[in-house]
Amino acid sequence: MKILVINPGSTSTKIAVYDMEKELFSKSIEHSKEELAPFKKISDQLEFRKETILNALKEAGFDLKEFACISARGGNIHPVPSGTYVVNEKMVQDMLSLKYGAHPSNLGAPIAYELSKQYSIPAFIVDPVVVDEMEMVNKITGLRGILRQAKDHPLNQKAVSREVAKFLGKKYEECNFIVAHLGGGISVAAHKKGKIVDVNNALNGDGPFSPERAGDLPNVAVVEMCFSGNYTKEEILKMLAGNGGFVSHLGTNSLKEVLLKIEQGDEYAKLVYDAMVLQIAKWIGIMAVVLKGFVDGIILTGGMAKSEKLVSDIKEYVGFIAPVYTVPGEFEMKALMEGALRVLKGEEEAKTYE
Ligand SMILES: Nc1ncnc2c1ncn2[C@@H]1O[C@H](COP(=O)(O)OP(=O)(O)O)[C@@H](O)[C@H]1O
Ligand SMILES: CCCC(=O)OP(=O)(O)O
Repeated sequence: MKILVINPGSTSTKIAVYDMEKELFSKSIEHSKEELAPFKKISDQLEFRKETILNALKEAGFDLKEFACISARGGNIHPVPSGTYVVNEKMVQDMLSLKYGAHPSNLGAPIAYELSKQYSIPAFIVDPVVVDEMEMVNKITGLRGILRQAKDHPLNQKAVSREVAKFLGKKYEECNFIVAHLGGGISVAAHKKGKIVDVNNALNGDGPFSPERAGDLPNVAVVEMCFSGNYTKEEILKMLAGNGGFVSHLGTNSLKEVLLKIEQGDEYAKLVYDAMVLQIAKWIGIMAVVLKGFVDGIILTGGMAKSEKLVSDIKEYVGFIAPVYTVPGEFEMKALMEGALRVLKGEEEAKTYE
């Protein structure tokens, strides 16, 4: 039983094929800032991402008729509990409308839906970016009517937590972890006994700046910028997510390129990199407080955790809190396969998005 897994991220499109649990194929195609620049809105990337996936499958010799189902990374819909969801029309409309937020993961379900109709196979999403397990006390801000919101990498956050729990000989539900997912976006979360009780909004809220997100900003300065008359709302939103972080300072979304600049003696690149490291570490500190210091481990994961330098620089700040475990890259593809397989095997009932 073959499962096609697709995962459009901010700096890459990842594709994998499984035969039950066995991985037959996987490919990650990185997208440069220049390649994505012509697309004004995330939804404009639909055909480009779909073609990227279809070409990769064709090159690898797969025929879409072979697949029993498609499992896609789920993007911005309204907040939902953790689980596997059947892709339906309402979900696709909400993702493409961008009304709950704009991120390439919004394209996973629409692409899967098109292919599922064409080939008469089911399509699922698993633990979309809006999974909400946050405790209310962590959502309250200093302004009535504005709540903090979970928008992060729950799929990988939970998958790597399960792996580290297994390594420690425990169940995920018995552990307290701080997980920092270091990708195109960065999420830092407190996992308390199997629930993400606090996490930054990695897309357009708070948190460290990332390769392409602005993260925490002084709010009056942002208000001044909004009312300066120099920018449209779309331009400002793009500055916060897409053209923020490394892209704003250094014109690239690639940590690899930033590290190269530093090696070549670029002092400004070093300053920006050092600032990102410190912001990640500060957020790990915040989550240690949320867990009242009861932390079984700090887990560093995501594409940027492949950099030994980044991992060791973060460790220098946070090593005193708890043991640091590194899970470079992500388990998102495996988690997407597992979520779909649980449903196909009848071990779990797929939820319906209303
Ligand atoms: N081996 C590596 N060393 C340093 N940085 C890396 C490495 N591999 C990927 N990265 C960086 O990780 C970031 C992308 O992470 P990833 O988790 O793949 O992103 P996303 O899924 O959000 O598109 C990019 O900035 C990329 O340069
Ligand atoms: C929508 C938040 C998740 C996120 O930031 O994912 P990427 O790192 O893939 O951009």
